[in-house]
Amino acid sequence: MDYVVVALVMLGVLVLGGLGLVVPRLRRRPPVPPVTPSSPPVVTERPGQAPPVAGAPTPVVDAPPAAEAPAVPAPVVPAAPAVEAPAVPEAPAVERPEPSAGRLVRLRARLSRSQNVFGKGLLGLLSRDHIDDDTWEEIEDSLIGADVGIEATTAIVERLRERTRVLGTKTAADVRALLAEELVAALEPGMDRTLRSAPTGDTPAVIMVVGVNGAGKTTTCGKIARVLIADGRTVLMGAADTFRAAAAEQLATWGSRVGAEVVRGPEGADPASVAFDAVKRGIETRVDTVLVDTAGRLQNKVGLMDELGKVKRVVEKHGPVDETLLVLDATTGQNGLEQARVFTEVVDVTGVVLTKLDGTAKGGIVIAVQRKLGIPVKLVGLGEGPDDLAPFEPVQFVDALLGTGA
Ligand SMILES: Nc1nc2c(ncn2[C@@H]2O[C@H](COP(=O)(O)OP(=O)(O)OP(=O)(O)O)[C@@H](O)[C@H]2O)c(=O)[nH]1
Repeated sequence: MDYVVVALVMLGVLVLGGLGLVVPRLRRRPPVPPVTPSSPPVVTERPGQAPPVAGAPTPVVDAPPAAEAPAVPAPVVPAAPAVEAPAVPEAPAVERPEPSAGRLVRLRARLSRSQNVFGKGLLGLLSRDHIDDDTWEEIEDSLIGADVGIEATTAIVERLRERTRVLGTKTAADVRALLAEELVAALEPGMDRTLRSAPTGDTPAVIMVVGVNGAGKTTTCGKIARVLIADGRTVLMGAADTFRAAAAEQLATWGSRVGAEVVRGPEGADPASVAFDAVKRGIETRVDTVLVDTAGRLQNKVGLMDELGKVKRVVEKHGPVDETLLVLDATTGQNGLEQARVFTEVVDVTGVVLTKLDGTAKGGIVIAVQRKLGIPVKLVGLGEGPDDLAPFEPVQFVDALLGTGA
């Protein structure tokens, strides 16, 4: 029993002695610095992340990973000197494209090369005092040389011969009027050239742009967006040319200049899926018109032509495509007609955009295209500038070709 008492006393002494040692230590611990709400955040760097640059805009602060409380209290980071936020560059102002009305008249001088054939050449020949068979042949050659096409040329010359005979004596003004009438008639002024760009209810109109490589599709898409915006429509563009990386970039630039959204996919993405997403987005954002740019393709590449048909079918899951525009390079002349024919078989082309008319003396291709395809030319490209695209209008076009009139 005595032993038990002695053991208990010793245990008590030991416990009290231990406490005496621990308590002073606890008291010696430095106080934890208070965390004030104004403390700057701790910026953690990700591996490979560049350290913040002094004076650079405030970096995005990564949330520190949820870790165990550090054994050592976090060091107090000295408050960063107040750095003036650098001036944010102003967003580029959205341009106001010029209205489409009157563009053909404004751009008439761009047809100068064709004007040499039609205006100076043909009018000169027809104004001769006496038009013999040789002169008629020269007239025919000029028209064929200007890509009017043999059929149309024969028809135009026959009518001109007939009418000049009936007219007898003729002034330069009479000759000009006759030629103008025949050219306008050959351009089939009764064709419907309106661009179907108006939404149906809440569904935007869908315009697909197709054609061979380098014809000017992407440029034309951008220019059409400007025409539509100038005329009061809202527009979204789909960059379904996923072959050429620069095409999506190009379209994005066109879009940003006029505040039009551009839907694009990764390089090499399925063009049909990008086109589908673009129309879906257009429906969600309730724009008036969705323009779909497609990759250039050669008409003799069966796989690529099939793909174009697929793009159209997939887009049509949202509703019908309102307009399929074939972009043709006017400088390719009669070759372009064969390309055009194949495209019409695959995608039911509803209108033609004839680009680069400023770079050719063969403005007569407009007549040949319409006659051969039975499809109206709706727009013409007359330069590389953003507003160098004009709605096609036969009377104004002929006036411009002949280099006279308004
Ligand atoms: N002079 C002139 N150049 C034009 C006209 N339209 C387009 N271009 C030029 O033609 C070139 C080709 O245009 P793009 O729009 O890139 O052609 P694309 O059909 O999209 O080309 P791919 O995607 O390779 O098939 C560019 O340099 C354009 O500026 C026009 O009406 N006149």
